[in-house]
Amino acid sequence: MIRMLLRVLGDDYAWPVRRTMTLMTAAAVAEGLSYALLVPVLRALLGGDPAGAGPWLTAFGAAVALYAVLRYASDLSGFRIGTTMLRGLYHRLGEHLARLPLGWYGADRVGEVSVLAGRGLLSAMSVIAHLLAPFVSACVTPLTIVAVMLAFDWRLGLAALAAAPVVAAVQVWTARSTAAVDAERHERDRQAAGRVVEYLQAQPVLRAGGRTAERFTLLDDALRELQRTSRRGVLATLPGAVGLTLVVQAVFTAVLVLGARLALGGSIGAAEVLAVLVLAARCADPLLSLSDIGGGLRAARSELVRLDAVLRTAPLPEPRRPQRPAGFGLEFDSVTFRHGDRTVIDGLSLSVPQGQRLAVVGPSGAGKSTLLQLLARFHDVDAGAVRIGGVDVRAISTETLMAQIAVVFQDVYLFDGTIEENVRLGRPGAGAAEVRAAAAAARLDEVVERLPGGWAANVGEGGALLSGGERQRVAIARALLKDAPVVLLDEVTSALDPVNEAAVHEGIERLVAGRTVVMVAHRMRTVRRADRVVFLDRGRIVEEGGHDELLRRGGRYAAFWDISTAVRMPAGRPDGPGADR
Ligand SMILES: Nc1ncnc2c1ncn2[C@@H]1O[C@H](COP(=O)(O)OP(=O)(O)OP(=O)(O)O)[C@@H](O)[C@H]1O
Repeated sequence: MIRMLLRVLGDDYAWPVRRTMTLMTAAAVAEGLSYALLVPVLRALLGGDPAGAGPWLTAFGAAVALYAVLRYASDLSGFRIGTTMLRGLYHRLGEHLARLPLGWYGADRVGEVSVLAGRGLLSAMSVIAHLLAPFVSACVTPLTIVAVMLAFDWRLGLAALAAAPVVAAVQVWTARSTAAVDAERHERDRQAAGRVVEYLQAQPVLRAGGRTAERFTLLDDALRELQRTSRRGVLATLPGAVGLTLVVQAVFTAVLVLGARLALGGSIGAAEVLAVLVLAARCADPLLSLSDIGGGLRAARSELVRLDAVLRTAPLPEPRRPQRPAGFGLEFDSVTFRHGDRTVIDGLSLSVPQGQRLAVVGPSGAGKSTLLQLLARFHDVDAGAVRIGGVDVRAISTETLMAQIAVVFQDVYLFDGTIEENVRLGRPGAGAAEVRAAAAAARLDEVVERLPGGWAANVGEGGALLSGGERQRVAIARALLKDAPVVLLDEVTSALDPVNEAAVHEGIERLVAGRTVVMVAHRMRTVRRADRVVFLDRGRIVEEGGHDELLRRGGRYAAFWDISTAVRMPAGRPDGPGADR
């Protein structure tokens, strides 16, 4: 656990954590010693030698004072590390997440990372700040007392020591018997949280379809399962807690009986028996608290395992000697890329000379978006190479690579700020006039005029106050402001209203002018402006050439547009988006 904690925390915290643990152990030993010194104090006082108790009382006072100082220092150190560690861990996790391949960020990651960033980090902190000190104290203090009892009378010491392996065995057994329920509870927790989010987000669909009650039943079932698993979790820890209490009580009774027998036999005096019983009672309390602390540590451990797994996910390697691309032509050289067992791009080769536009067309799932992602190095290829300006993208530093590429993907995320702030993300150092010019070129000024508050208006979380087409315009403005030589464009699939359609097209035309462009195209109007078209299916190029040439060929590409046009253009409406053929 400590090893995992140190790995999660990173090297910066290794020394402070070790120092805190040393302080905690020293405090626990001092606590045990202070209890142990009660034996000679009581023996002197009850044995009719009050004067002889003086030095022992002084030693007892010194041990208590030492314990107080060490405990204060270890608590303070634990608390300080806990709080600075929380900040440090946020940074570490943040920096690590920023270096992970963008392809790592699937849909289910958002929930996982947000739970980790909240509950996971707090759990890691609680180990140091709250759980470790009582745990060390519960283990070390009784052992110190037992060591003193051994020195005092080996028979009593051995009787008390007999508890150690049994207590350890009960702890291990409890941990094992609750592990499966703990894992199940985490899974149920995740499912229930997912159902809650789904139920809330899907309200419009559910109400429109009259399915609210049906989905609520699913949510209710998930919550009930969570409740059942939680109850099973509590029941699973119960035998351990009861077992621990029984063991501690049994050993206490054994020490009491043995002490009484030894006193009756005249081996030790009544004062010593009393002192030993005081010590045994002092052992019992921390031992009994072990079941609570153990539960807390187990819960923290499962969060740490998940945090550790994320932190151990390897970022894409950065080149040792980064190269700069010699131009902006693009090349896929026998590229194969897999998602798990599935080959998404299959030995694909193609090139886009600098300044040219390539349109990628194909059925859903053909691998079109993946091609764009490989160019921006969201993932590394499994075989072959992706090159920009003749240089493998793996040999270009992330910073340089990202500076060469502007992306306009379908999912545009807007931050809760003004349009100006959102556009500025394209080039944070840009002046206000440049930002406004990019916004105007993407026809965002029309959107701003509509917003109450104009340029100062917030667009809402995720850009909720803007329509899909308007958000796309913000992405285009960002890309225009970035002014990168390579543009990767994933055209929106959904139909836009005529005003947005025209505005987005105008913006895209401005954006792609004079640059090397790869665009996943869903509208024929976009494809016609490309220099070359590739038709992709199952990660392979099935056809390639000019738009008109491919249509004349009457192959897969022509058939694809025939179907798309028929679907998009309802009867009697010859002006559908695909109708400009
Ligand atoms: N993170 C992922 N894990 C596993 N498989 C994935 C992942 N992302 C994409 N895929 C799979 O890879 C294949 C290619 O996906 P891609 O998004 O490139 O297709 P596409 O041609 O762009 O499709 P669409 O036009 O529907 O967006 C699909 O079958 C998809 O299911």
